Amino acid sequence: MRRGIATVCLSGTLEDKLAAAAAAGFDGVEIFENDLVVSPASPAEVRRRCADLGLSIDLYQPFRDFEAVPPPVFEANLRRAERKFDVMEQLGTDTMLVCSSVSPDAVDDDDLAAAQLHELGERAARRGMRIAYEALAWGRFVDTYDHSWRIVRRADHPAVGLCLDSFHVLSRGSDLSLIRTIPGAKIFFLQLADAPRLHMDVLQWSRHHRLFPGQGAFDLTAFVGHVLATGYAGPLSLEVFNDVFRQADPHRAAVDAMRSLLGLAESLGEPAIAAPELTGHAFTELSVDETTGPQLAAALSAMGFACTGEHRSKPVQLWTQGDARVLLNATGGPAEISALAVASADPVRSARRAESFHAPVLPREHRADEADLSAVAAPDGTAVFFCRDGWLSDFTPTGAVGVTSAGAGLRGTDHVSLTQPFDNFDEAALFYRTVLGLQPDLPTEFAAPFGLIRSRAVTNPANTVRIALNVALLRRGEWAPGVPDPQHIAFTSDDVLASAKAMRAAGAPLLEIPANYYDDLDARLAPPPDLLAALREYSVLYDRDEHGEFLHFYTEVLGSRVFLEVVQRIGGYRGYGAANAPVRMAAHRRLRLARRSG
Ligand SMILES: O=C(O)c1ccc(O)c(O)c1
Ligand SMILES: [Mg+2]
Repeated sequence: MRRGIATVCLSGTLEDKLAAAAAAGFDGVEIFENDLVVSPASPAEVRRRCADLGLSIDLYQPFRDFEAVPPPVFEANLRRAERKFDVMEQLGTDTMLVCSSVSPDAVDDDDLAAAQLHELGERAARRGMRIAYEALAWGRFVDTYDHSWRIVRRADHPAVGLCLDSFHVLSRGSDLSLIRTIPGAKIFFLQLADAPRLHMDVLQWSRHHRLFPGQGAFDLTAFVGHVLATGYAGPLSLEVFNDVFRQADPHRAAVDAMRSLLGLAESLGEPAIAAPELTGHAFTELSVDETTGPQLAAALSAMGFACTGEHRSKPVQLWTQGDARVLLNATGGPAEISALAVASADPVRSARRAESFHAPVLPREHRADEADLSAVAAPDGTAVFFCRDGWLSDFTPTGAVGVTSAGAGLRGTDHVSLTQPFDNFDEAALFYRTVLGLQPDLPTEFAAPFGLIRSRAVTNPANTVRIALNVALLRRGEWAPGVPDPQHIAFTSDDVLASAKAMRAAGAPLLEIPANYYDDLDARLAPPPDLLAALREYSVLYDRDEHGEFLHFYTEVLGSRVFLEVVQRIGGYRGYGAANAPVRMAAHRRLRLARRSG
């Protein structure tokens, strides 16, 4: 399958966009008229540039408001089309996208639309070109793919066919089965975009919120499956209008785009290096310095962890409690999550898969006698390690007993939560989905004290690997960051109240939750009175969903951005306590201000 991308997906000049598309391995591009019009390069130069980069120009677009108009407008439209054919000739491209009219000049007359498209097809054919007619979901009279297909059939011209765009089809909830009745040769072009499920004006939805396949809620696999079943053999071409991608580094966005098509191809049954099973969080590494190192060590200690190992060649300590493992890496940093490690059934294959999905492979630094851990960089820079048990032998035991210690009842790692850079949120979800083979949940949003936060978790089928991704919905200004880009590790306990009690007694820096929260909790969820009293006493938060209950508590922020959480899932509770996150954020903020003025 050839892979294409519309220049509108990427930021920058036409030159930037073409270079980025080529570097990411695309075969072809759709040239957007706006990108050409603002370019100093002539169409012939653009053609040469594309040829040099190994890119074909698969489509020129958009040609608007053509069909079903009165004769004088029709004449003007034909003239306008001829001038665009001139441009296409120089570009060396043969397919022009005509999108269904939104013009006040247009009339509701399929016969007229078909007759005028027939004439346009005649003009195109004379120049060795063809017309791909696309129903915009907000077209004035033609707004569904089946309607556009009726008109193309009626136009009955070999140079007039369809452009199917997944956004327009799926946003309208059209019946997909009809696609299979269209001869593949009459589908001249296929455009792909995903999108989140939003209940809003479809034009706004399309122009601002499209996503690359696998990032949103549409079933692109089913859609493309229908199209390929027709015998369509043209490119799979991304056409994504997205406010964030339009401002992002085009090279990065193009890689994200390519990753989306690789994931789609795999879901359609193309061979790929299958994702090995992930069995859990092996460890999470915090980079610390001489101030934050002792602070973290003290907190972990009071939380029942023991320093059970020292790395043989690096200034890295292993802290354990049950299967909860934290590395403190003293090579720098104000305390932040520098790496997360997942246990893989086949770490070598995990790394090969990651590389095949264009994940940046990190250089390996290890001595001959140390475990060879493969790692890739996630979009936010966090290193993701794939490992099995071998890595533990890189640590010299300290003699302290962490694995069997009573500690404070922690058993393992429930999730790692990472705040994403504004530009990389959707990229990150797709990264974890494709590179690690995790399944993204639906995004959720909550109102935090300093703005809305969007949150999305990615998990493995057994729910033993959970990574929560968060982002502020707008760029943060000077005022907003209560805790700048907070990150946390959540550990599991079978008895959160007992853990909280033990940790408090040991002097762990736990976060105090205000009384108002418990009054509101009583009103909302009415936990049994003795439970409510215990939650209140130990500043433990509570949530419930249709599957079960969730009890959890937090530490203060340690260093500038990291804190720790302890959670207990009762029954099949699926969430992360999003309803309680604003309470935690406000409490962290209060402490920060108190410390500053104190
Ligand atoms: O938003 C638009 O106008 C527009 C233009 C061309 C397309 O192919 C499309 O899907 C949308
Ligand atoms: Mg389109």
